[in-house]
Amino acid sequence: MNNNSISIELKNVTKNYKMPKGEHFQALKPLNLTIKSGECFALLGHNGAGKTTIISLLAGVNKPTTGDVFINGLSVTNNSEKTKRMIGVVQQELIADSFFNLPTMLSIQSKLSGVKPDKNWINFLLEKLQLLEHSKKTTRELSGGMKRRMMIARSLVHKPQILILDEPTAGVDIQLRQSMWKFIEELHQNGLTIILTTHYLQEAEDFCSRIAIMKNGEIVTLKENKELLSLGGKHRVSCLIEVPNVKQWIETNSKYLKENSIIFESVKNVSSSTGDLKISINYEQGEMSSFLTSSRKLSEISNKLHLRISEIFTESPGLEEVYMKINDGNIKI
Ligand SMILES: Nc1ncnc2c1ncn2[C@@H]1O[C@H](COP(=O)(O)OP(=O)(O)OP(=O)(O)O)[C@@H](O)[C@H]1O
Repeated sequence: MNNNSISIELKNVTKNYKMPKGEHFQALKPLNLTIKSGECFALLGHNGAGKTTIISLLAGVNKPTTGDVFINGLSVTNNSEKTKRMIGVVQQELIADSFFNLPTMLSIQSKLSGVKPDKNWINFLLEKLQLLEHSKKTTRELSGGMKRRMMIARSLVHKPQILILDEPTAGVDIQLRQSMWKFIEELHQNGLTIILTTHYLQEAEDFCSRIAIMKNGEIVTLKENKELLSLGGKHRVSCLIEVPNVKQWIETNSKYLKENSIIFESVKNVSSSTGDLKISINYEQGEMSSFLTSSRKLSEISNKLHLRISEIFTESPGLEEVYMKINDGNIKI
């Protein structure tokens, strides 16, 4: 697999949906996007941001209103049969429309995708997705989490070069979610290009090298994973403190805390034994001396203010924090 070749390209794409009274709703504003072969790319955004609309254009299910989508250089509009074979899509909605058992359903799906069924590959998929023991069940007899895994097997049965995962782990328990990701990661290591939409931001943070955030039909941020995370701010050493009246305490001490570069916030939903005020100091990640200096300062200040520290810990800004800040307009991009 050539890692520099372009796998997916959206050129000046817009998408309008026709509404019942004849008016149009613009679900995608003019959009340009390229995704390279072998990339694992995350498409994030609030409900209704336009993620599934993009996927439906890539899959050739919908046509763009303007512009065009290219898969491995082929226009989806003009070559939808060919481009469909290059893509596997795990849709958001659970589909279980078959009375056939899993291997039979996968063989049929293979033929529908224009590929001769490969029994070894089908067995391999069932084994990797922990479905082998459920082989005799029809898709209707599967649980929600099993159906989700069955849909992954179905999307891969024709050995596509691109896998599109539209919220693939919704309803899957933590243990199976981890083994599912282990398998997807294995496929990715073997060159599969992956596009992921998910509301579990940790998955995007852990697996994707580039992340796009959508808002109202537009990509508002598109960055390398690390670069995006760095927007969240510095690493912090923090402690939780028990104070009887947080609001009043902050009012009394905020001047002193600000002068000493202490970040402070009231913490909700913690039990009274762990306190309800959090104070933190930034430190440079990877620099032990900076961490020690900040920790020492935090202890000194809590001694000075006669505070009883109940817990001390480090915090690093995760994707969830960055995402919330971008959405709330607290990070300017
Ligand atoms: N067939 C349709 N007809 C009319 N409007 C549609 C249609 N499909 C989607 N929309 C609208 O387009 C916008 C984008 O929807 P889309 O499904 O792409 O969002 P999404 O980012 O995938 O959301 P979610 O996270 O909820 O899945 C929404 O306002 C939605 O109501």
